[in-house]
Amino acid sequence: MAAFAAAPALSARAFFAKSSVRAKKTSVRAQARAALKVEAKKKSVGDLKKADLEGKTVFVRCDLNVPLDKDLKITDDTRIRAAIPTLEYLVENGAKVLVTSHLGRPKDGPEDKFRLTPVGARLSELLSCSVSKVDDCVGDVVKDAVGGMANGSVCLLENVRFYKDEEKNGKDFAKQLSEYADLYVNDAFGTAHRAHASTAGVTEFLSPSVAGFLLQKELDYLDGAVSNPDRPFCAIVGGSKVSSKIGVIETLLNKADKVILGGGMIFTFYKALGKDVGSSLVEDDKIDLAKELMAKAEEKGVKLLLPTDVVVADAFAADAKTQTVSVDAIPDGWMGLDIGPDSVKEFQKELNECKSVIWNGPMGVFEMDAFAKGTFAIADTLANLDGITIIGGGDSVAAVEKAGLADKMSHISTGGGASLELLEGKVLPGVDALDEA
Ligand SMILES: Nc1ncnc2c1ncn2[C@@H]1O[C@H](COP(=O)(O)OP(=O)(O)OP(=O)(O)O)[C@@H](O)[C@H]1O
Ligand SMILES: O=C(O)[C@H](O)COP(=O)(O)O
Repeated sequence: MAAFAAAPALSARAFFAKSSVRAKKTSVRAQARAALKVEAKKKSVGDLKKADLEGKTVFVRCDLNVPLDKDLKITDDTRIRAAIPTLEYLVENGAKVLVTSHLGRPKDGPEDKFRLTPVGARLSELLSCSVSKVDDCVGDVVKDAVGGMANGSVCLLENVRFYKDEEKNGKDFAKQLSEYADLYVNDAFGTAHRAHASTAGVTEFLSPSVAGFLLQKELDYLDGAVSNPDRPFCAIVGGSKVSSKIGVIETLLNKADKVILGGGMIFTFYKALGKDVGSSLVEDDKIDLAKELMAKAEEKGVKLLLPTDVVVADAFAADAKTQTVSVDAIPDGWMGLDIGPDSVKEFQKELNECKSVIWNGPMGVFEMDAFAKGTFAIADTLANLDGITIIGGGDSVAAVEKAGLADKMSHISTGGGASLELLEGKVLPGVDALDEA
Protein backbone atom coordinates (compact mmCIF):
# COMPACT_ATOMS: atom_id res chain seq x y z
CA MET A 1 0.00 0.00 0.00
CA ALA A 2 1.56 3.30 -1.05
CA ALA A 3 1.17 6.19 1.37
CA PHE A 4 1.23 9.80 0.30
CA ALA A 5 2.26 12.59 2.65
CA ALA A 6 -0.62 14.61 4.05
CA ALA A 7 -0.75 18.22 2.95
CA PRO A 8 -2.68 21.39 3.82
CA ALA A 9 -6.38 20.83 3.58
CA LEU A 10 -8.89 22.44 1.31
CA SER A 11 -11.84 21.95 3.61
CA ALA A 12 -15.39 21.57 2.38
CA ARG A 13 -16.06 25.05 3.72
CA ALA A 14 -13.04 26.51 1.92
CA PHE A 15 -14.05 24.83 -1.32
CA PHE A 16 -17.54 26.24 -1.15
CA ALA A 17 -16.09 29.64 -0.25
CA LYS A 18 -14.03 29.38 -3.44
CA SER A 19 -16.87 28.17 -5.54
CA SER A 20 -19.02 30.96 -4.20
CA VAL A 21 -16.63 33.34 -5.99
CA ARG A 22 -17.53 31.51 -9.18
CA ALA A 23 -21.18 31.49 -8.18
CA LYS A 24 -21.15 35.12 -7.14
CA LYS A 25 -23.74 36.07 -9.68
CA THR A 26 -26.14 33.29 -8.83
CA SER A 27 -29.18 34.63 -7.06
CA VAL A 28 -29.82 33.22 -3.61
CA ARG A 29 -33.36 32.49 -4.73
CA ALA A 30 -32.21 30.38 -7.69
CA GLN A 31 -29.72 28.46 -5.58
CA ALA A 32 -32.23 27.74 -2.84
CA ARG A 33 -34.91 26.75 -5.29
CA ALA A 34 -32.59 24.44 -7.24
CA ALA A 35 -31.20 22.88 -4.08
CA LEU A 36 -34.65 22.23 -2.68
CA LYS A 37 -35.78 20.59 -5.89
CA VAL A 38 -32.90 18.12 -5.99
CA GLU A 39 -32.59 17.49 -2.28
CA ALA A 40 -36.26 16.64 -2.27
CA LYS A 41 -35.44 13.84 -4.68
CA LYS A 42 -32.26 12.06 -3.57
CA LYS A 43 -30.67 11.55 -0.19
CA SER A 44 -27.50 13.59 0.25
CA VAL A 45 -24.20 12.93 1.99
CA GLY A 46 -25.02 16.07 3.96
CA ASP A 47 -27.93 14.16 5.55
CA LEU A 48 -25.39 11.81 7.14
CA LYS A 49 -24.04 13.12 10.43
CA LYS A 50 -21.09 12.12 12.64
CA ALA A 51 -23.13 9.37 14.32
CA ASP A 52 -23.84 7.83 10.89
CA LEU A 53 -20.26 8.12 9.65
CA GLU A 54 -17.75 7.76 12.46
CA GLY A 55 -15.81 4.50 12.12
CA LYS A 56 -17.87 3.48 9.07
CA THR A 57 -16.24 2.47 5.79
CA VAL A 58 -17.69 4.57 3.01
CA PHE A 59 -17.35 3.56 -0.65
CA VAL A 60 -17.17 6.80 -2.66
CA ARG A 61 -17.38 6.73 -6.46
CA CYS A 62 -15.72 9.84 -7.88
CA ASP A 63 -14.95 10.76 -11.47
CA LEU A 64 -11.20 11.29 -11.25
CA ASN A 65 -10.81 10.67 -14.97
CA VAL A 66 -8.34 13.52 -15.54
CA PRO A 67 -6.14 14.16 -18.56
CA LEU A 68 -2.51 12.97 -18.24
CA ASP A 69 0.44 13.87 -20.47
CA LYS A 70 2.92 11.32 -21.85
CA ASP A 71 4.91 11.45 -18.60
CA LEU A 72 1.70 10.64 -16.68
CA LYS A 73 1.51 14.16 -15.23
CA ILE A 74 -1.98 15.55 -14.63
CA THR A 75 -2.66 18.42 -17.03
CA ASP A 76 -6.00 19.49 -15.51
CA ASP A 77 -6.93 18.59 -11.93
CA THR A 78 -10.40 20.20 -11.97
CA ARG A 79 -12.19 16.91 -11.35
CA ILE A 80 -9.93 16.05 -8.40
CA ARG A 81 -10.51 19.45 -6.79
CA ALA A 82 -14.24 19.11 -7.38
CA ALA A 83 -14.24 15.82 -5.43
CA ILE A 84 -12.67 17.37 -2.32
CA PRO A 85 -15.77 18.77 -0.50
CA THR A 86 -17.40 15.34 -0.20
CA LEU A 87 -14.17 13.59 0.78
CA GLU A 88 -13.30 16.27 3.31
CA TYR A 89 -16.79 16.07 4.83
CA LEU A 90 -16.46 12.31 5.29
CA VAL A 91 -12.96 12.68 6.76
CA GLU A 92 -14.09 15.43 9.15
CA ASN A 93 -16.86 13.12 10.35
CA GLY A 94 -14.49 10.24 11.10
CA ALA A 95 -15.31 7.88 8.22
CA LYS A 96 -12.83 5.47 6.61
CA VAL A 97 -13.07 6.60 3.02
CA LEU A 98 -12.53 4.24 0.10
CA VAL A 99 -12.32 6.30 -3.08
CA THR A 100 -12.87 4.69 -6.42
CA SER A 101 -12.82 5.94 -10.01
CA HIS A 102 -12.11 4.99 -13.58
CA LEU A 103 -9.32 6.54 -15.63
CA GLY A 104 -9.50 6.37 -19.41
CA ARG A 105 -10.84 3.37 -21.24
CA PRO A 106 -8.53 0.40 -20.56
CA LYS A 107 -9.54 -2.54 -22.71
CA ASP A 108 -7.49 -5.50 -21.43
CA GLY A 109 -7.08 -5.33 -17.68
CA PRO A 110 -4.37 -3.44 -15.78
CA GLU A 111 -2.10 -1.12 -17.76
CA ASP A 112 0.35 1.24 -16.08
CA LYS A 113 -0.76 4.27 -18.10
CA PHE A 114 -4.28 3.91 -16.68
CA ARG A 115 -3.25 3.54 -13.02
CA LEU A 116 -4.63 6.07 -10.57
CA THR A 117 -1.24 6.63 -8.90
CA PRO A 118 -0.81 10.28 -10.06
CA VAL A 119 -4.37 10.98 -8.92
CA GLY A 120 -3.56 9.60 -5.45
CA ALA A 121 -0.57 11.90 -5.16
CA ARG A 122 -2.68 14.95 -6.09
CA LEU A 123 -5.49 13.90 -3.73
CA SER A 124 -2.98 13.73 -0.94
CA GLU A 125 -1.84 17.30 -1.65
CA LEU A 126 -5.43 18.54 -1.51
CA LEU A 127 -6.76 16.63 1.50
CA SER A 128 -5.98 17.21 5.16
CA CYS A 129 -5.63 13.56 6.08
CA SER A 130 -3.36 10.69 5.18
CA VAL A 131 -4.10 9.17 1.76
CA SER A 132 -2.99 5.69 0.78
CA LYS A 133 -3.37 3.92 -2.55
CA VAL A 134 -3.73 0.23 -3.32
CA ASP A 135 -3.23 -1.58 -6.62
CA ASP A 136 -6.63 -3.24 -6.83
CA CYS A 137 -10.24 -2.31 -6.21
CA VAL A 138 -11.53 -5.67 -4.92
CA GLY A 139 -10.31 -8.64 -2.88
CA ASP A 140 -7.80 -9.14 -0.08
CA VAL A 141 -5.78 -6.06 -0.94
CA VAL A 142 -8.81 -3.92 -0.14
CA LYS A 143 -9.71 -6.02 2.92
CA ASP A 144 -6.19 -5.51 4.35
CA ALA A 145 -6.23 -1.81 3.51
CA VAL A 146 -9.54 -1.29 5.30
CA GLY A 147 -8.24 -3.28 8.29
CA GLY A 148 -5.35 -0.83 8.62
CA MET A 149 -7.30 2.40 8.17
CA ALA A 150 -7.80 4.90 10.96
CA ASN A 151 -11.02 6.88 11.27
CA GLY A 152 -10.82 9.99 9.10
CA SER A 153 -8.40 8.56 6.53
CA VAL A 154 -8.64 7.97 2.80
CA CYS A 155 -7.58 5.04 0.63
CA LEU A 156 -7.70 5.32 -3.15
CA LEU A 157 -8.51 2.05 -4.91
CA GLU A 158 -7.20 1.16 -8.37
CA ASN A 159 -9.00 1.89 -11.66
CA VAL A 160 -12.34 0.02 -11.60
CA ARG A 161 -12.20 -0.41 -15.38
CA PHE A 162 -9.32 -2.87 -15.02
CA TYR A 163 -12.22 -5.32 -14.60
CA LYS A 164 -14.48 -5.89 -17.62
CA ASP A 165 -17.47 -6.45 -15.34
CA GLU A 166 -17.36 -2.81 -14.25
CA GLU A 167 -18.81 -1.59 -17.55
CA LYS A 168 -21.08 -4.63 -17.82
CA ASN A 169 -22.49 -3.73 -14.41
CA GLY A 170 -21.80 -7.32 -13.32
CA LYS A 171 -23.68 -8.21 -10.16
CA ASP A 172 -20.88 -10.33 -8.67
CA PHE A 173 -18.38 -7.58 -9.35
CA ALA A 174 -20.65 -4.98 -7.75
CA LYS A 175 -20.91 -7.26 -4.70
CA GLN A 176 -17.11 -7.60 -4.53
CA LEU A 177 -16.68 -3.82 -4.77
CA SER A 178 -19.06 -3.32 -1.88
CA GLU A 179 -17.68 -6.17 0.27
CA TYR A 180 -15.69 -4.14 2.81
CA ALA A 181 -17.84 -0.99 2.89
CA ASP A 182 -20.86 0.01 4.97
CA LEU A 183 -22.41 2.70 2.82
CA TYR A 184 -22.17 4.35 -0.59
CA VAL A 185 -21.71 7.88 -1.87
CA ASN A 186 -21.86 8.66 -5.57
CA ASP A 187 -20.08 11.90 -6.43
CA ALA A 188 -19.10 10.93 -9.98
CA PHE A 189 -21.27 13.30 -11.99
CA GLY A 190 -19.11 12.87 -15.10
CA THR A 191 -19.91 9.14 -15.13
CA ALA A 192 -23.48 9.30 -13.82
CA HIS A 193 -24.81 8.60 -17.34
CA ARG A 194 -23.17 5.15 -17.22
CA ALA A 195 -24.96 2.19 -15.61
CA HIS A 196 -21.78 0.56 -14.34
CA ALA A 197 -21.06 -1.62 -11.30
CA SER A 198 -19.42 1.20 -9.32
CA THR A 199 -21.95 3.88 -10.38
CA ALA A 200 -25.18 1.90 -10.09
CA GLY A 201 -24.78 -1.85 -9.31
CA VAL A 202 -23.23 -1.36 -5.85
CA THR A 203 -26.35 0.37 -4.57
CA GLU A 204 -27.99 -3.05 -4.37
CA PHE A 205 -25.49 -4.03 -1.69
CA LEU A 206 -24.86 -0.81 0.23
CA SER A 207 -27.33 1.19 2.25
CA PRO A 208 -27.75 4.05 2.45
CA SER A 209 -26.65 5.05 -1.06
CA VAL A 210 -26.49 8.83 -1.26
CA ALA A 211 -25.46 11.69 -3.54
CA GLY A 212 -22.19 13.54 -2.93
CA PHE A 213 -21.95 17.34 -2.88
CA LEU A 214 -20.58 17.62 -6.43
CA LEU A 215 -23.27 15.41 -7.90
CA GLN A 216 -25.89 17.48 -6.12
CA LYS A 217 -24.40 20.77 -7.26
CA GLU A 218 -24.32 19.63 -10.89
CA LEU A 219 -27.95 18.53 -10.68
CA ASP A 220 -28.91 21.78 -8.96
CA TYR A 221 -27.54 23.80 -11.85
CA LEU A 222 -28.04 21.64 -14.91
CA ASP A 223 -31.41 20.22 -13.94
CA GLY A 224 -32.79 22.56 -11.28
CA ALA A 225 -31.79 25.90 -12.75
CA VAL A 226 -32.79 24.83 -16.27
CA SER A 227 -36.18 23.49 -15.17
CA ASN A 228 -37.02 26.66 -13.25
CA PRO A 229 -34.77 29.30 -14.76
CA ASP A 230 -34.59 32.97 -13.90
CA ARG A 231 -36.11 34.59 -17.00
CA PRO A 232 -35.42 35.63 -19.65
CA PHE A 233 -33.54 32.36 -20.09
CA CYS A 234 -31.30 31.81 -23.12
CA ALA A 235 -29.72 28.57 -24.31
CA ILE A 236 -26.69 28.73 -26.58
CA VAL A 237 -26.06 25.54 -28.51
CA GLY A 238 -23.03 25.12 -30.75
CA GLY A 239 -20.55 22.43 -31.67
CA SER A 240 -19.95 20.54 -34.82
CA LYS A 241 -23.10 18.62 -35.67
CA VAL A 242 -26.86 18.96 -35.37
CA SER A 243 -27.12 15.19 -34.97
CA SER A 244 -25.28 15.21 -31.61
CA LYS A 245 -27.40 18.07 -30.27
CA ILE A 246 -30.94 17.25 -31.46
CA GLY A 247 -32.13 16.12 -28.03
CA VAL A 248 -30.61 19.16 -26.34
CA ILE A 249 -32.11 21.65 -28.80
CA GLU A 250 -35.53 20.01 -28.58
CA THR A 251 -35.53 20.01 -24.77
CA LEU A 252 -34.27 23.56 -24.53
CA LEU A 253 -36.89 24.80 -27.01
CA ASN A 254 -39.42 23.72 -24.38
CA LYS A 255 -37.70 25.67 -21.62
CA ALA A 256 -35.85 28.68 -23.01
CA ASP A 257 -37.11 32.09 -24.12
CA LYS A 258 -34.33 32.35 -26.69
CA VAL A 259 -32.08 29.77 -28.34
CA ILE A 260 -28.87 30.92 -30.04
CA LEU A 261 -27.26 28.52 -32.50
CA GLY A 262 -23.62 28.56 -33.58
CA GLY A 263 -20.83 26.21 -34.64
CA GLY A 264 -20.84 23.84 -37.57
CA MET A 265 -24.49 22.89 -37.12
CA ILE A 266 -25.78 26.24 -38.41
CA PHE A 267 -25.01 25.32 -42.01
CA THR A 268 -27.58 22.53 -41.97
CA PHE A 269 -30.12 25.18 -40.89
CA TYR A 270 -29.01 27.59 -43.65
CA LYS A 271 -29.34 24.83 -46.21
CA ALA A 272 -32.83 24.13 -44.85
CA LEU A 273 -33.54 27.83 -45.49
CA GLY A 274 -32.39 27.44 -49.10
CA LYS A 275 -29.04 29.22 -48.72
CA ASP A 276 -25.77 28.25 -50.42
CA VAL A 277 -23.25 27.17 -47.79
CA GLY A 278 -20.17 26.48 -49.94
CA SER A 279 -18.18 23.58 -48.54
CA SER A 280 -19.29 24.14 -44.93
CA LEU A 281 -20.20 21.16 -42.75
CA VAL A 282 -23.74 20.03 -43.61
CA GLU A 283 -25.71 16.97 -42.56
CA ASP A 284 -28.05 16.50 -45.50
CA ASP A 285 -30.10 13.89 -43.66
CA LYS A 286 -30.86 16.42 -40.93
CA ILE A 287 -32.21 19.20 -43.16
CA ASP A 288 -35.83 18.21 -42.52
CA LEU A 289 -35.13 18.05 -38.82
CA ALA A 290 -33.66 21.56 -38.92
CA LYS A 291 -36.90 22.73 -40.61
CA GLU A 292 -38.93 21.01 -37.88
CA LEU A 293 -36.88 22.64 -35.13
CA MET A 294 -37.36 26.09 -36.68
CA ALA A 295 -41.10 25.45 -36.99
CA LYS A 296 -41.28 24.25 -33.38
CA ALA A 297 -39.51 27.39 -32.16
CA GLU A 298 -42.00 29.55 -34.02
CA GLU A 299 -44.96 27.58 -32.71
CA LYS A 300 -43.70 27.92 -29.14
CA GLY A 301 -42.84 31.58 -29.46
CA VAL A 302 -39.16 30.89 -28.76
CA LYS A 303 -36.75 33.28 -30.46
CA LEU A 304 -34.38 31.04 -32.47
CA LEU A 305 -31.31 33.06 -33.46
CA LEU A 306 -28.91 32.09 -36.21
CA PRO A 307 -25.78 34.10 -37.07
CA THR A 308 -26.17 36.66 -39.88
CA ASP A 309 -22.49 36.68 -40.87
CA VAL A 310 -19.74 34.08 -40.74
CA VAL A 311 -15.97 33.81 -41.06
CA VAL A 312 -15.25 31.57 -44.03
CA ALA A 313 -11.98 29.90 -45.00
CA ASP A 314 -10.65 28.30 -48.17
CA ALA A 315 -9.48 25.26 -46.17
CA PHE A 316 -9.92 23.66 -42.75
CA ALA A 317 -6.53 24.91 -41.56
CA ALA A 318 -5.10 27.42 -39.09
CA ASP A 319 -3.31 29.30 -41.90
CA ALA A 320 -6.16 29.20 -44.42
CA LYS A 321 -7.25 32.35 -46.30
CA THR A 322 -10.26 33.89 -44.54
CA GLN A 323 -12.96 36.48 -45.12
CA THR A 324 -16.10 37.57 -43.28
CA VAL A 325 -19.28 37.37 -45.32
CA SER A 326 -23.03 37.56 -44.95
CA VAL A 327 -24.68 34.15 -44.63
CA ASP A 328 -26.36 34.99 -47.93
CA ALA A 329 -23.02 35.32 -49.70
CA ILE A 330 -20.89 32.30 -48.77
CA PRO A 331 -18.60 31.79 -51.79
CA ASP A 332 -18.42 28.45 -53.56
CA GLY A 333 -15.72 26.20 -52.14
CA TRP A 334 -15.35 28.19 -48.90
CA MET A 335 -16.37 26.87 -45.51
CA GLY A 336 -17.81 28.66 -42.48
CA LEU A 337 -15.64 28.15 -39.41
CA ASP A 338 -16.77 30.92 -37.03
CA ILE A 339 -19.60 33.36 -36.47
CA GLY A 340 -18.93 36.91 -37.69
CA PRO A 341 -18.72 40.25 -35.79
CA ASP A 342 -22.30 41.38 -36.64
CA SER A 343 -23.65 38.13 -35.20
CA VAL A 344 -21.50 38.54 -32.10
CA LYS A 345 -22.98 42.03 -31.56
CA GLU A 346 -26.52 40.78 -32.05
CA PHE A 347 -25.99 37.80 -29.72
CA GLN A 348 -24.41 40.06 -27.09
CA LYS A 349 -27.46 42.33 -27.17
CA GLU A 350 -29.81 39.37 -26.76
CA LEU A 351 -27.70 37.80 -23.99
CA ASN A 352 -27.40 41.02 -22.03
CA GLU A 353 -31.20 41.05 -21.65
CA CYS A 354 -31.12 37.61 -19.99
CA LYS A 355 -31.15 36.57 -16.34
CA SER A 356 -29.86 33.06 -16.98
CA VAL A 357 -27.92 31.41 -19.78
CA ILE A 358 -26.79 27.87 -20.44
CA TRP A 359 -24.11 27.21 -23.04
CA ASN A 360 -23.23 23.93 -24.72
CA GLY A 361 -20.88 23.78 -27.71
CA PRO A 362 -18.47 26.35 -29.23
CA MET A 363 -19.44 28.96 -31.85
CA GLY A 364 -16.59 28.04 -34.16
CA VAL A 365 -13.38 26.08 -34.51
CA PHE A 366 -11.97 27.77 -31.41
CA GLU A 367 -8.94 25.47 -31.37
CA MET A 368 -7.54 27.63 -34.25
CA ASP A 369 -6.93 31.31 -33.41
CA ALA A 370 -8.38 32.51 -36.72
CA PHE A 371 -11.78 30.99 -35.83
CA ALA A 372 -11.87 31.50 -32.06
CA LYS A 373 -13.13 35.09 -31.87
CA GLY A 374 -16.84 34.27 -31.85
CA THR A 375 -16.51 31.68 -29.09
CA PHE A 376 -14.30 33.92 -26.94
CA ALA A 377 -16.60 36.93 -27.44
CA ILE A 378 -19.56 34.88 -26.20
CA ALA A 379 -17.47 33.61 -23.25
CA ASP A 380 -16.58 37.21 -22.41
CA THR A 381 -20.21 38.31 -22.60
CA LEU A 382 -21.28 35.56 -20.22
CA ALA A 383 -18.41 36.35 -17.85
CA ASN A 384 -19.77 39.88 -17.51
CA LEU A 385 -23.47 39.02 -17.47
CA ASP A 386 -25.57 40.04 -14.49
CA GLY A 387 -27.26 36.65 -14.22
CA ILE A 388 -26.69 32.93 -13.90
CA THR A 389 -24.24 31.45 -16.40
CA ILE A 390 -23.93 27.69 -16.75
CA ILE A 391 -21.36 26.04 -19.00
CA GLY A 392 -22.65 22.60 -19.83
CA GLY A 393 -19.53 20.52 -20.26
CA GLY A 394 -17.37 19.32 -23.12
CA ASP A 395 -15.68 21.69 -25.55
CA SER A 396 -17.45 24.81 -24.28
CA VAL A 397 -15.72 24.27 -20.93
CA ALA A 398 -12.38 23.89 -22.72
CA ALA A 399 -13.10 27.15 -24.59
CA VAL A 400 -14.03 29.06 -21.43
CA GLU A 401 -10.91 27.76 -19.72
CA LYS A 402 -8.75 28.66 -22.71
CA ALA A 403 -10.20 32.18 -22.48
CA GLY A 404 -9.25 32.31 -18.79
CA LEU A 405 -12.85 33.06 -17.80
CA ALA A 406 -13.84 29.89 -15.92
CA ASP A 407 -13.87 31.64 -12.53
CA LYS A 408 -16.36 34.20 -13.80
CA MET A 409 -19.11 31.69 -14.61
CA SER A 410 -21.78 30.59 -12.12
CA HIS A 411 -21.21 26.92 -12.85
CA ILE A 412 -18.85 24.92 -15.01
CA SER A 413 -19.90 21.32 -15.37
CA THR A 414 -17.39 18.51 -14.74
CA GLY A 415 -19.35 16.21 -17.06
CA GLY A 416 -19.36 16.23 -20.88
CA GLY A 417 -21.59 13.31 -21.89
CA ALA A 418 -23.40 13.35 -18.54
CA SER A 419 -24.35 17.03 -18.83
CA LEU A 420 -25.54 16.53 -22.40
CA GLU A 421 -27.77 13.62 -21.37
CA LEU A 422 -29.13 15.56 -18.42
CA LEU A 423 -29.92 18.54 -20.65
CA GLU A 424 -31.69 16.18 -23.04
CA GLY A 425 -33.95 15.29 -20.12
CA LYS A 426 -32.63 11.73 -19.75
CA VAL A 427 -32.53 9.92 -16.43
CA LEU A 428 -28.93 9.33 -15.32
CA PRO A 429 -28.54 5.74 -13.98
CA GLY A 430 -25.97 6.82 -11.38
CA VAL A 431 -28.50 9.26 -9.91
CA ASP A 432 -31.52 7.06 -10.36
CA ALA A 433 -29.96 4.24 -8.30
CA LEU A 434 -29.56 6.41 -5.19
CA ASP A 435 -31.92 6.41 -2.20
CA GLU A 436 -34.88 8.75 -2.19
CA ALA A 437 -34.63 11.51 0.39
N1 LIG B 1 -18.16 25.79 -38.20
C1 LIG B 1 -17.59 24.67 -37.77
N2 LIG B 1 -17.19 23.72 -38.65
C2 LIG B 1 -16.60 22.60 -38.22
N3 LIG B 1 -16.39 22.31 -36.92
C3 LIG B 1 -16.78 23.21 -36.02
C4 LIG B 1 -17.40 24.43 -36.40
N4 LIG B 1 -17.68 25.11 -35.27
C5 LIG B 1 -17.24 24.38 -34.25
N5 LIG B 1 -16.70 23.23 -34.68
C6 LIG B 1 -16.06 22.19 -33.87
O1 LIG B 1 -17.00 21.56 -33.05
C7 LIG B 1 -16.27 20.87 -32.03
C8 LIG B 1 -17.15 20.71 -30.82
O2 LIG B 1 -18.28 20.01 -31.18
P1 LIG B 1 -19.08 19.11 -30.18
O3 LIG B 1 -20.38 18.80 -30.81
O4 LIG B 1 -18.21 17.98 -29.75
O5 LIG B 1 -19.26 20.17 -29.02
P2 LIG B 1 -19.35 20.09 -27.45
O6 LIG B 1 -20.75 19.94 -27.09
O7 LIG B 1 -18.70 21.28 -26.91
O8 LIG B 1 -18.54 18.83 -26.99
P3 LIG B 1 -19.10 17.57 -26.20
O9 LIG B 1 -20.06 16.89 -27.14
O10 LIG B 1 -17.84 16.82 -25.95
O11 LIG B 1 -19.79 18.06 -24.97
C9 LIG B 1 -15.03 21.69 -31.78
O12 LIG B 1 -13.92 20.86 -31.87
C10 LIG B 1 -15.06 22.74 -32.88
O13 LIG B 1 -13.82 22.90 -33.52
O1 LIG C 1 -14.72 11.92 -19.25
C1 LIG C 1 -15.90 11.57 -19.19
O2 LIG C 1 -16.78 12.04 -19.94
C2 LIG C 1 -16.30 10.64 -18.08
O3 LIG C 1 -15.25 10.37 -17.22
C3 LIG C 1 -16.92 9.38 -18.63
O4 LIG C 1 -15.96 8.64 -19.32
P1 LIG C 1 -16.43 7.56 -20.42
O5 LIG C 1 -17.02 8.33 -21.56
O6 LIG C 1 -15.17 6.81 -20.77
O7 LIG C 1 -17.46 6.69 -19.76
